[in-house]
Amino acid sequence: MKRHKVSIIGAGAVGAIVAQNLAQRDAADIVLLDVAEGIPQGKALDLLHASPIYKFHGVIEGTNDYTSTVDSNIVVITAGMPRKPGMSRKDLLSTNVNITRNVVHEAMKYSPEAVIMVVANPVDVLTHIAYKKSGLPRNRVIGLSGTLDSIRLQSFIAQAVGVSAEDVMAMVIGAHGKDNMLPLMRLANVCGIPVKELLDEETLEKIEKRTREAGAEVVSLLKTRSAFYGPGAIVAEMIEAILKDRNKVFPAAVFLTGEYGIQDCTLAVPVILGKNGIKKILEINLTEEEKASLHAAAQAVKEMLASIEL
Ligand SMILES: NC(=O)C1=CN([C@@H]2O[C@H](COP(=O)(O)OP(=O)(O)OC[C@H]3O[C@@H](n4cnc5c(N)ncnc54)[C@H](O)[C@@H]3O)[C@@H](O)[C@H]2O)C=CC1
Ligand SMILES: O=C([O-])CC(=O)C(=O)O
Repeated sequence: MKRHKVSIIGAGAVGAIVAQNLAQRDAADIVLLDVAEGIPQGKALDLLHASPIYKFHGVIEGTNDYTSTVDSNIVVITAGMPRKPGMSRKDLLSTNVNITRNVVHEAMKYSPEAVIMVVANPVDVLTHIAYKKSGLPRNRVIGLSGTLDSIRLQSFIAQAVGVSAEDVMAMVIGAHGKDNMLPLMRLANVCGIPVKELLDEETLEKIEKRTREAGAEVVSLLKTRSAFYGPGAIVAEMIEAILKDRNKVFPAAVFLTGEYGIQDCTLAVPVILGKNGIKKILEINLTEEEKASLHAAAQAVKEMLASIEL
């Protein structure tokens, strides 16, 4: 059977961890591409050496040349500047918009049918740009928004209750940013048991706050850069859901055309991921307060979009 191929554009911290997670799952052949000479080649070679341990049976290539990415099933965009303490994700906008435009243009030349997964920040805006620039149908352009926030929320709940994180279901939708994400605490549960039956209000509020600030908490500890283990793990999980047609539910950034009453904007809502990317957008019932938060998130994304040329 022909193996799948995933190209990761941006062989920095997140790109390398995505590659490592894919190799450990033997999920696909991997191309690591970067503008920096030697970095993708060196990381690909180092990762190749782990093949006997990871039981990886495919090809790993490091390159500076897009021809190597030809016929990729998935193109992951991890190219872009990460933030440092004191910066917001929005501060990355002008630099990363140009990088995303260029990456999409190059990648589409060689893999016009790929699914694009955008990771670089501000991710909701860059996913919107990748959608517009690529000309792909919206189900093939997916942003890592909400998903990382969700696994952070799940981990914090698991710690507080004292259960396996695998048993926690919790979702964050909206935009990927402290003030514009919407942790759906009302629906969070441990094997079907509502978290409100397991944790008191004050603990839940602390968990919600920590989830909103989790990215910044990592940045403040690392000092020179942002998170990479959590992002790398969840990107690989989403990729595997697509390649193996798993029909798994994730929140992910997608261009909305009226769902949740939102038009012409990209932000995270629950979707089913499988063959060809997003198979379905799930429209769940939200409370009036949640709807207002989601619309405020859309407004914030639209304001960022208005500040750049599309
Ligand atoms: N959506 C999310 O939840 C998350 C998003 N991020 C974002 O992902 C991006 C990458 O983060 P890191 O890997 O930590 O950064 P990094 O600085 O370690 O790596 C970025 C890489 O992109 C490369 N690059 C820059 N311009 C390029 C271009 N035009 N073509 C190809 N490669 C190019 C750089 O040479 C560098 O190796 C950042 O924007 C960060 O904010 C990071 C974590 C989570
Ligand atoms: O915090 C950042 O800048 C990187 C990111 O999006 C995250 O870790 O959530």
